[in-house]
Amino acid sequence: MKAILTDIEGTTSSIAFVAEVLFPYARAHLADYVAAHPAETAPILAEVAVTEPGDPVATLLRWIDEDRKATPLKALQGMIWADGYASGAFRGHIYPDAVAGLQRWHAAGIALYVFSSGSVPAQKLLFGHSDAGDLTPLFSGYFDTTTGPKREAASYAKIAEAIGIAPADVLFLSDTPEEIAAAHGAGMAARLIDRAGGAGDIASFNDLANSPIEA
Ligand SMILES: CSCCC(=O)C(=O)COP(=O)(O)O
Ligand SMILES: [Mg+2]
Repeated sequence: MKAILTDIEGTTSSIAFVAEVLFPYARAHLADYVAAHPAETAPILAEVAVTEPGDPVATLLRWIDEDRKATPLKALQGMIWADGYASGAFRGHIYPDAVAGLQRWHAAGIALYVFSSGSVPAQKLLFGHSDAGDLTPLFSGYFDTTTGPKREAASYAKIAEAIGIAPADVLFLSDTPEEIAAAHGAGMAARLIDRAGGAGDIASFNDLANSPIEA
């Protein structure tokens, strides 16, 4: 493998951190943030209004409750979370085995990339203000849904092309079977992670330690 492409929520980081810390923070501050940053948020609100007529702020709040992976919502959440990280309201949760695995692969010369529904700025914030400190030097690049939906093979083909590495030399890690199937569809290797130890290929990044994947 020349590169590892990783999902965030449910893979490097807990679902509970996203659902119980990040989403409530965005929900609580969304209306005030929009009011305080009209120029910055106007294009996002306009995009939301095209998708669903009505009050875009109300739509965005409902999308948070529905865990919609909508690109404009993810862009706005990233802007709001910047304040939370800056004030120390929270730090990005990363599983210790994910930190160790990322550090080990980086040291071994394997290029590391992120593909998450969270916006690229939100990804950089999470890894830059993580429990384990600033992990951004480990990563060679970041991708979000502006590249394409995570459940479509074409998105993974685009990422492989963008990083200049053949899909067969890229290993994708995710907790979502549909994303694993899409990565396979583009010719990538992929492993389903189930941190509850259920039906996944692996339960933590440690399970890849002695795998031929690292050869
Ligand atoms: C980039 S941190 C925020 C996580 C988030 O909003 C999200 O939707 C995560 O989805 P993922 O594709 O990483 O499972
Ligand atoms: Mg995920």
